[in-house]
Amino acid sequence: MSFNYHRIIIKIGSNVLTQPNGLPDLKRITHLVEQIAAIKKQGIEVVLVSSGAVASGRSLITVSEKFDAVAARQLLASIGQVKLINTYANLFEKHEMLCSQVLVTKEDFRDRLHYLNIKNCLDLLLQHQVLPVVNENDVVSVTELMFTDNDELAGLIASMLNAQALIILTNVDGIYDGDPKLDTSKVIAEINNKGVDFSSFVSSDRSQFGRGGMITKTHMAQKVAQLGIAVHIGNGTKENILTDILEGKAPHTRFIPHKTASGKKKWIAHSETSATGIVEINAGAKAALNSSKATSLLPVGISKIKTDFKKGDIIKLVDEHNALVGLGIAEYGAEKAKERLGQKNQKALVHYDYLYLQ
Ligand SMILES: Nc1ncnc2c1ncn2[C@@H]1O[C@H](COP(=O)(O)OP(=O)(O)O)[C@@H](O)[C@H]1O
Ligand SMILES: N[C@@H](CCC(=O)OP(=O)(O)O)C(=O)O
Repeated sequence: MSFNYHRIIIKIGSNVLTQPNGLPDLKRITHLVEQIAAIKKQGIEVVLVSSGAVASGRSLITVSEKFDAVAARQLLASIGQVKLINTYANLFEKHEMLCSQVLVTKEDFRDRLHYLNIKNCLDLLLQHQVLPVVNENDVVSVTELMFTDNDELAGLIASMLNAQALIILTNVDGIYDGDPKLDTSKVIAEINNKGVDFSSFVSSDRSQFGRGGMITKTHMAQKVAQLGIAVHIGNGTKENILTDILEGKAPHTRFIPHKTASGKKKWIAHSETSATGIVEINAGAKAALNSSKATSLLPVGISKIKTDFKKGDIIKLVDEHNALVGLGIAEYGAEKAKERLGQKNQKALVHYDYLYLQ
C-alpha cells in the first residue's frame, strides 16, 4: 500500500548516520539525501530532524574521561553540529536544494507564543522550498530541560506542522514482537489501538549511539498517531528505505493515524512540561472522558485541586493513583475550581475542544 502525503517529517537516528566506529557514514548520509531530494522533487514538503551532532563531534575530537557526560555532550555537539550541517548543505546543494539549520531546546516550546514562533519560522522555510534540518541544541539544553531524544522532538514538530506522516529511521526494521536479535521475533507491520503495552516486548536496550531507545519511540509514536499523524518506523541503513516506505514496499512498522486533532489539541498534547495546575478526577469522570462521546471536564468529576493555576493555564488531569489521564486548558483558576468542587450544573473546568487525553 503506497502513501500519498504532502508534508512529512523525517527523523534520522544517530546509528543510521554513523559507522560502528562512531564516525559519520558519509555514503549512507549521501544516499539518504538523494532519497529526500527525490521525495521533495515529487512536491512533498519535508522537514528533517537529524541526530548525529554528538557522533560527528567524536570524529573530530577526543574528550578526556575527566569531563562529565553533559560537558562532553556539549563539547561534541558544538563541534559536531558544524560538520553535520555542512555535510547536509553540501549534499543538498548537489541537488540544487537549500537546507537550513534549526537548533532548538525544550524551552523554545514552553508556551503558546514561543511554540508559534518556531512554527511560523518552519512554515516560512517550507514556503520558500527550503529543507529545515532540525536538531536539539545539546550545547545549551541541559539534563532537566532536554527532550528525551530527537524522537520526542520529531513528534512535536510533526504535530506542530500538521504533517500527514512522521518517518523515523533507526537501525532495525521496525518494532519487533520480541528481542530483535532473536530469529523468532518478527516486525509488527501495523499498530492501531492506543494503549498497547509495549513493555512486554520492547526492551530498554538502545543502539550503540542512540539516546532514547525503542520505548520512547513507541510512546511518542502512539501519541502522534492518536493526534491523526501516521508514524512509520523503518531501517535507515537499508537501500531506498524512504522511497520504499512511501511506496509501501519496505517491511516496517506503521502506526495507523486516528482522527485528526485540532492544532490547539496538538499543542496541548505536547505541553506536559509547561503545565502549572494538577487536578485529580474521580473514576466516573475518567470513564466519561475516555468514552467515545466528546466530554468536557465538569466540576462534579473533580475530587481534588492539587496545585494552584490561573485561567488559561495548561493543567494536568490525574487519577487517584496520580497517573496522567490528560492535559487541558483551564477555563477558570484554581480558587473558583475549589468553590465548585464536586458540584453539578457548573461550567466545565476544561472544555472538550481544549482537552487532550493521554
Ligand atoms: N521490540 C523491539 N523492536 C525493535 N527494536 C528494539 C526493541 N526493543 C529494543 N529495541 C532496541 O531499540 C533500538 C533502537 O532505538 P535507539 O537506540 O533509540 O535508536 P536511534 O538511534 O535510531 O534512535 C534498536 O537498536 C534495538 O536494539
Ligand atoms: N542532539 C543529539 C540527538 C541525540 C538523539 O536523540 O539520538 P538518537 O536517539 O539516535 O536519535 C545529537 O545530534 O547527537
